[in-house]
Amino acid sequence: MNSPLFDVIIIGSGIGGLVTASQLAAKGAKVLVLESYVIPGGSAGYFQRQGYTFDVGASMIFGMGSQGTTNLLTRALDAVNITLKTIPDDVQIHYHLPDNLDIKVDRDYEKFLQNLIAYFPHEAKGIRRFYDECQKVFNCLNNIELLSLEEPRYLLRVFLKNPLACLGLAKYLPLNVGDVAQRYIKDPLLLKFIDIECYCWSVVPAAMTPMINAGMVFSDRHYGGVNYPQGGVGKIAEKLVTGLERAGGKIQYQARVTKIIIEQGKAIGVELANGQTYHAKTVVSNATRWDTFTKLLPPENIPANEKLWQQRYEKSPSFLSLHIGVKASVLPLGTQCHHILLTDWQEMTAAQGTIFVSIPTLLDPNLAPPGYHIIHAFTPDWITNWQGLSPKEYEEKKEIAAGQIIDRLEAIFPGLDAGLDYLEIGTPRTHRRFLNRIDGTYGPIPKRKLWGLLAMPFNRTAIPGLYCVGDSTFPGQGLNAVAFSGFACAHRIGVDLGVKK
Ligand SMILES: NC(=O)c1ccc[n+]([C@@H]2O[C@H](COP(=O)([O-])OP(=O)(O)OC[C@H]3O[C@@H](n4cnc5c(N)ncnc54)[C@H](O)[C@@H]3O)[C@@H](O)[C@H]2O)c1
Ligand SMILES: CC(C)=CCC/C(C)=C/C=C/C(C)=C/C=C/C(C)=C/C=C/C=C(C)/C=C/C=C(C)/C=C/C=C(\C)CCC=C(C)C
Repeated sequence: MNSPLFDVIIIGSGIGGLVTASQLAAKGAKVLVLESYVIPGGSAGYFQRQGYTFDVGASMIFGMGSQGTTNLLTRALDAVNITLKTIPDDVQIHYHLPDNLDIKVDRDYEKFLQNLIAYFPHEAKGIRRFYDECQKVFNCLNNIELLSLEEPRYLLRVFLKNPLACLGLAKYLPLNVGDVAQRYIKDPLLLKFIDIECYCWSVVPAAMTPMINAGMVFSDRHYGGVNYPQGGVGKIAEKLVTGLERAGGKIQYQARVTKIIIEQGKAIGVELANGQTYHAKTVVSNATRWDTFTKLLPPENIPANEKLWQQRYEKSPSFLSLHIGVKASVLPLGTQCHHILLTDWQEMTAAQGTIFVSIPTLLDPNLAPPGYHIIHAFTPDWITNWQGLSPKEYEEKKEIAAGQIIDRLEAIFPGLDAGLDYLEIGTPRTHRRFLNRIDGTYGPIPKRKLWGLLAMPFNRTAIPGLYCVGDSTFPGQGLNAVAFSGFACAHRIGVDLGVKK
């Protein structure tokens, strides 16, 4: 017998899936979220060991500001009557780069510009013009209601309300950062700095990074700011689940979907690994588009537009992650929360080239035992570097790779090795296993230079009743970006199902 009919089944409880679910539940839809893991959050989840609460992945959180329209995580929580206390971070990133560039991206815009201009006084004008142009993009976004671009009546409404902002956005949609930066900046070293400013969140250099996304990242850090959720990043997902359930939605854990059920060409439900089936009017996949169209649906029936997308975008690398517990004395006074380390520009995009560091306990000390800090150090790496190894070879390779990263970190944290209290090493295989992401990928990146964001797919798919949400959907990676994708997905489904509240 068929199980009860839901309005919407959502496969996966990443932030994209949870925002879709909570938005729809708040509108009165009957929602079921199916999550294969034991807690919600996906890449924005956490794990606890020996008194430490480690963030699995994402740790530099945008979208939790208190004003404007781009604070989408705050808005998603607000929609289900939830608040989450956050701790403001004064500096987004402390860069430690080749050519002795030691630059802090201060929350205060002017202070950041002056930090950068101190290294490039001859480019003072160009620096200001470039970052000011990013602010223009942001101001357009921050002036309109952010919903589904697949909904013509919304587009018309938002256009009539704010034509200049819409035309501004339409102008920037096909542009990449490199095109704009080169208009204003000539110094090759400064252009390399703009490259790493993009690479550290888009995983591609400026030439391939969409201008709309840079407008968000390079401006919101000085507007809403980077704010860390008290209790750890995992609290965002936990709180969204609380709001979802209060609004009447359901979530089931350890529920791995193995198949999207298609009848007469339409998605009508899902089947779990244990054989159980659930039926609904619509199905949303928060798994990556690759996982959705190769594992959850028969690979031989990939719709033509998905094939085209796969020709244009490829999987970015995954990460090698070190979750470290360390004596507090290791961190010099005044250490910032987030760091980027690179010693050779040639290595920026190479596996284990750029190291990202996050020390959340500088903002929320309760995540570690008294007298200790968490250092989460991660660096891009490919799954192919970690396959075909015996268990012993795999463990040895992990130890060697971790040792090399720790040696490199000693440059900014002398005494780190001696001060180690706890170490857990994750590889691309770990990311694949626990996050259910194909090859453990961080998300899609353009295979070649594309027209900004124009080639990114929205939430609808070629299969009626099936939608996608998350970072392989417009506008891409980032918690605030997948939150947008969740708002847009819920909006489009709400209109399609005639959900009114
Ligand atoms: N290290 C990092 O910083 C890092 C790494 C990867 C991703 N990210 C970021 O995380 C965010 C990703 O968010 P998202 O919303 O796209 O999704 P997500 O990948 O975080 O979450 C997807 C969820 O779906 C679940 N899932 C997948 N397949 C399933 C199935 N068949 N059945 C049931 N559950 C299933 C997974 O367990 C996971 O909880 C992005 O912001 C991305 O940039 C960060
Ligand atoms: C009508 C007409 C004429 C027209 C129309 C037009 C329009 C309206 C348009 C619109 C558009 C839109 C809405 C768009 C949107 C967008 C968005 C929202 C975007 C977002 C984005 C975001 C992002 C990108 C973010 C990101 C972030 C990230 C990724 C981060 C990361 C980080 C990392 C990884 C790093 C770490 C570091 C250390 C530790 C150092």
